[in-house]
Amino acid sequence: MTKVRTSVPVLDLSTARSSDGSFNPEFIDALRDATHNIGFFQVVGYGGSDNQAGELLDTLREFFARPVGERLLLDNRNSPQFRGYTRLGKEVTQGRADAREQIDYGPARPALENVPEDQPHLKLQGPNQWPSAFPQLEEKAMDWAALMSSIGDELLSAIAVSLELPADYFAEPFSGTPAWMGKLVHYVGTGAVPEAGSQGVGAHADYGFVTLLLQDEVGGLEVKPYGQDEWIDVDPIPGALVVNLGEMLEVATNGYLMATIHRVTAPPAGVDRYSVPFFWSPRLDATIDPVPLPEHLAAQARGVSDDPHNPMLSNYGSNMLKGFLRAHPEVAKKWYDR
Ligand SMILES: O=C(O)CCC(=O)C(=O)O
Ligand SMILES: [Fe+2]
Repeated sequence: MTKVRTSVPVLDLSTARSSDGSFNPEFIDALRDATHNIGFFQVVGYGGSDNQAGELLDTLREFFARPVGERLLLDNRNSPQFRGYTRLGKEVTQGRADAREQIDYGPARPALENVPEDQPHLKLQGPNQWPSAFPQLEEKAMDWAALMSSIGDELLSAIAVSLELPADYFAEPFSGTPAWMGKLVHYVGTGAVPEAGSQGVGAHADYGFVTLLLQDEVGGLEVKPYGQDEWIDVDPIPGALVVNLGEMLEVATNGYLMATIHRVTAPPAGVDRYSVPFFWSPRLDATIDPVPLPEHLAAQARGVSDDPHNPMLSNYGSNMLKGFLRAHPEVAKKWYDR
């Protein structure tokens, strides 16, 4: 049993590589400790333009302060891709409403015309819904997604190296049309969604590869590493990214890497919280094969929890669709007959 963790490590991405372009062993060791033992860490030194993170959060504050009627024009029930606006309290986690409203978005591509019945996840490709009255939202959110894609790619390369694999080991499933996903989230204070209680978002694991989350200064994100009963607070660091791993990486490494459970406690009454999770994800049709771990790491793999309520699927698109269907019952019923 490893020791109880009480905080999430902070890694400086600007120190990841040495001047010859290769990854620094110290960085790789710190990354391996974080990904294997906690499944969460924070990243600073990741680049981007001056105050890009701060400006994005300001844009969210401004957008969610505008009349709700503008947001309802973007209702995600009109989108087979689950894109657009989810009303307050309408997303469900662990069977309970979450105290948040949000915009979901992804790469803007034309919807596929003929989706085979046995591959409904291909319906997840399609357009976004953006407010025409507030165009800076699309602009800032898409710029952010471009930055996060490059950081996700860099982190996956480092993760591959930490598993003693070639840096480009995970590149193929991401080539062409990676199906990343972004969210622009507004949490409301406890009591604003009575049925949510103090649940900002209920305990869950993310279903993709790598999540890169920007949170504001309010706090409330908590994580529970494997084998530990104590929850850890992820203390806000201005501008830092909170990084965690998703189920695809846990499955592919037989539990050497962890898709760690996390949740958000709603802010105190009257306080708002804003966050921007970004899920760096492969093509919808990508199937992820077991990763050939070196023996000494394979010996530390913990296996994959076989939860009948949460079957883990090796096809990325199917796993993503599973998550969406569970979180958005009204969209599921309308477009997927579930
Ligand atoms: O808003 C946060 O801090 C975390 C959100 C989250 O875990 C998610 O949307 O998957
Ligand atoms: Fe999450």
